[in-house]
Amino acid sequence: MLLTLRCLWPWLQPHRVVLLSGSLWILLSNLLLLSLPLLLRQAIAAIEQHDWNQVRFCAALMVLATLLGALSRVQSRLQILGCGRRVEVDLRRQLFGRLLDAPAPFFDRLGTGDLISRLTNDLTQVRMVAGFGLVSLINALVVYSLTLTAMLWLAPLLSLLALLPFVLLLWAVKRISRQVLHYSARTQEQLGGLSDRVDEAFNGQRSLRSAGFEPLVQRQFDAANAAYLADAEALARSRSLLVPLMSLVTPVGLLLVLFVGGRQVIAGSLQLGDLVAFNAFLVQLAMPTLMLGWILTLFQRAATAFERLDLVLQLPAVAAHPPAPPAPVPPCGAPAAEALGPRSGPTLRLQGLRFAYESQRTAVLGPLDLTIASGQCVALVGPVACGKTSLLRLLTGRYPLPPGMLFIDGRDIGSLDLEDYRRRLSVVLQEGQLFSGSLAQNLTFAAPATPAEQIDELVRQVCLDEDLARLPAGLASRVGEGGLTLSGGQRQRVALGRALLRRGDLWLLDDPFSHLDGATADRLWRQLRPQLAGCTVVLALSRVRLACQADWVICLEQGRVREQGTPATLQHSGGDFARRLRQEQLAEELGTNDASSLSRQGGEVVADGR
Ligand SMILES: Nc1ncnc2c1ncn2[C@@H]1O[C@H](COP(=O)(O)OP(=O)(O)OP(=O)(O)O)[C@@H](O)[C@H]1O
Repeated sequence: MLLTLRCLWPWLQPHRVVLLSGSLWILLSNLLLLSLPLLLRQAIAAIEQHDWNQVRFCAALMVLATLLGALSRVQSRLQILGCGRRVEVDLRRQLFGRLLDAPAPFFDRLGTGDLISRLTNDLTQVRMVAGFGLVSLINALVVYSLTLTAMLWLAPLLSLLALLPFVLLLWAVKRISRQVLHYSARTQEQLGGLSDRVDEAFNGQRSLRSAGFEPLVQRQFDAANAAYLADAEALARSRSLLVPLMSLVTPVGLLLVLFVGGRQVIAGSLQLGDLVAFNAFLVQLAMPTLMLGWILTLFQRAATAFERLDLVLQLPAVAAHPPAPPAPVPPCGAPAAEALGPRSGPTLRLQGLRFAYESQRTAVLGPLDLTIASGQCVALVGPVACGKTSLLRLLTGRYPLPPGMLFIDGRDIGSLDLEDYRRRLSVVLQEGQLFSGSLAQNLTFAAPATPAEQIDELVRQVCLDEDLARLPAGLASRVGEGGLTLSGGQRQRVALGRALLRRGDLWLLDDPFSHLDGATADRLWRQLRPQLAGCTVVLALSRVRLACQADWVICLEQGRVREQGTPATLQHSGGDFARRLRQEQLAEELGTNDASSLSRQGGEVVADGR
């Protein structure tokens, strides 16, 4: 419990005034409720003295105290539960911010579903503890301290007797709570794993269905679900012991009090009114004691939740940068590239660069020694998995690198303000990831104020004009989650248009034409090139023909440079680039889209099975 409070305190601190005021209302409501047994005691004494007026007076005061107590209880709940909600909002904001800025290896380690589970299930646990949990805890503390003081003042010996079952209870609770903590952690982990599976299945549902993998995925999901159920049942068993145990304590105490106190009243050493008041105090302890079991499990689950959230909260804090200014919008009608003046992309220098993913032992890149000059357009080509994407990822600065390996304009990438650096980037990924919203919103993501004429121009530049005419609502068409309703090629072109409006001067393009037919890819690249004048461009390509329009070509193999040069030199060098180019040309002549279906025999390129 202390651990949870320690984790919670930094989040509660900004709301401490509301919290204090809520606690004062709790104190007031309990003081009013505490007056009830004392008034009852007075009323019984008045009955014994046949003083009916005094009885009526006490009854009226009891009604008043109950009403005021209820009102102050409502007030305390409103304030502290509101505080819980505010803590939840603050935490969610921080978590989201840290995730947005998290380095890429973090996402390699954790699945999306697991992260979503942390931001939903675990956050809910924290909200529960910061709201209801805190109200109940403060209430229990206040009730215990006030009521016990009153009981000790009224009848010290009886109090000790009545408290005897509580000592046994504490011992039992300690044992049970260890189990609760253990199973809480396991169920929360399992829930994260289940969310991961759901996320994967939904994201990949089209491939799953077309490959007929549903039964297999269902079986895997059932197994994970069954494991979760087993732990959840074990958790429920442990928790179910707590409440009955708590509910036994007060009746046992009452029995002891009745047995010993009753004899004292008969012997004349205790007033009847004192015994009745004492019992009323003991009854007042029943509810907080019952709640104590629930509070304990709540705090334990929150401790696990905090541990899971900490993984995200421990990520480096996002620097308090001013919000990025929206991309400048050229005057209407002016071609985007010229209207805003020339751009000068950075010079990139790779010096003995080596890189391995955390999950792999061997390096996927390096050693690489390369210089890409400012304003140069460099094509990266090579067989699948040769490291093209990995190199582009490193250039985005998302993967931390040891110093001395990658320099941007002569400065080590580690010493740059990454926020500033990323503002220079226009990145297009292989799959052209889009955001939910309309096509126009996706195109103008970086510059929402772009005028309509400018958007139309952009649509032409990325060869989307014909597609647009076929879409039901044109630019206003919704693209669905991640661009679900668009084809792969359409997604790639929207992503390119979005990058154009961002106006970065370092372009990192990961095979952005892979889903396009040869003619469209050629036309698009021809139209794009002038727009990128002055920018440094690194373009990974699976279709090598497009590399002929680059300034420089780098052929990678297993993470190293196999050959490099101008396209013209490489075309005539008889090396890997020339061979790939010939394969591709032959595939086109034969009407095959896939150049990999062609193999090399004795220096000649032949088509498989032809
Ligand atoms: N996030 C990752 N975690 C671990 N290994 C990875 C990760 N991404 C890529 N790899 C590995 O790095 C190697 C290079 O992959 P990369 O995606 O850079 O190749 P590529 O040349 O872009 O391939 P393709 O042409 O198929 O897109 C591969 O062996 C791949 O398994």
